[in-house]
Amino acid sequence: MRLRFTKMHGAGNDFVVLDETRQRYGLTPAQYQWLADRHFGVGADQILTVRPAPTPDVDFEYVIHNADGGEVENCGNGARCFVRYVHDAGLTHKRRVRVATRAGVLTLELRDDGRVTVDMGAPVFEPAAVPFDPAGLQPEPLGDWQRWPLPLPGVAEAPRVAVLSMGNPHAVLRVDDVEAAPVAAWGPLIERHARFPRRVNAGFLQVVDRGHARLRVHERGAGETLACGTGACAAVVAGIRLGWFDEAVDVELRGGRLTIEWPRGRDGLDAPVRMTGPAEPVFTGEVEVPQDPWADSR
Ligand SMILES: N[C@H](CCC[C@H](N)C(=O)O)C(=O)O
Repeated sequence: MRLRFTKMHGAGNDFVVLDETRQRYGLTPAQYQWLADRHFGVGADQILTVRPAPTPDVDFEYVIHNADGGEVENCGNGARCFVRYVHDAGLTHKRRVRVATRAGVLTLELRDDGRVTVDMGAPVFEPAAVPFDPAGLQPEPLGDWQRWPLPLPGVAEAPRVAVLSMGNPHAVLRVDDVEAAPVAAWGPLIERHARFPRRVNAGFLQVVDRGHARLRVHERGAGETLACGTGACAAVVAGIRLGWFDEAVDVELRGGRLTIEWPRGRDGLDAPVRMTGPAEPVFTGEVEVPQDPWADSR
């Protein structure tokens, strides 16, 4: 099937954007995986799909697939690219757009300075809702929250993780230096840990001061990316609750900087998280997607 796409990135987290506002392509997980493949396909961390609004209270549906072909609930960097795309493609003239995702409704706003602010909704802390199974683990209280020891095979001292959802699941651990953090070794072990039945995104957080952080994320279904928007939100929310941050934090990731705000002091734990950052188109193209992409490799 021949289809047009737009390549974009948000702080180095890169995407293939598909426009299904006029027709559905009906792609299979294998075809999403092929599109994301950096050798056999176009190459991306996630595939973002624009669809017409499913209900009158939103402007579009926003669908996300990871590089492994699996559909997921949310993607923060992708949300910023989504509104840049629909605006540049003339699909809307609005600068503030509401989109329906599997995790709920996001409000995306194009700013005059070219960056995008997203209302990411409120974090979710109930372990079962993440989903996370804490059975038999003893939580370590910290600040007005807690961390969980997460035993990893071959790792003597279990890292302690903060567990929460931004619509998608996150486990955040604090490290002294992100550049020296065991992201390659521990990221996959955490991502596929038995305690996370739907797997999890693993964030490695360095606290620089109460308004600055550095972060690397091993993403579920994509591996380490240059930036993770929901991961930055999860890390800042965790850090605020654990007593490390004030309510606005600049997060340095390998691919760029995001600003995350969570006014929990004013609005409590249900306060929405606001994320601001870049959204850049790179190129548009056409590609012939094989019907059965991996037939020759079986
Ligand atoms: N890997 C994530 C989806 C993409 C999130 C990330 N790219 C972002 O910017 O939030 C998951 O499986 O939940």
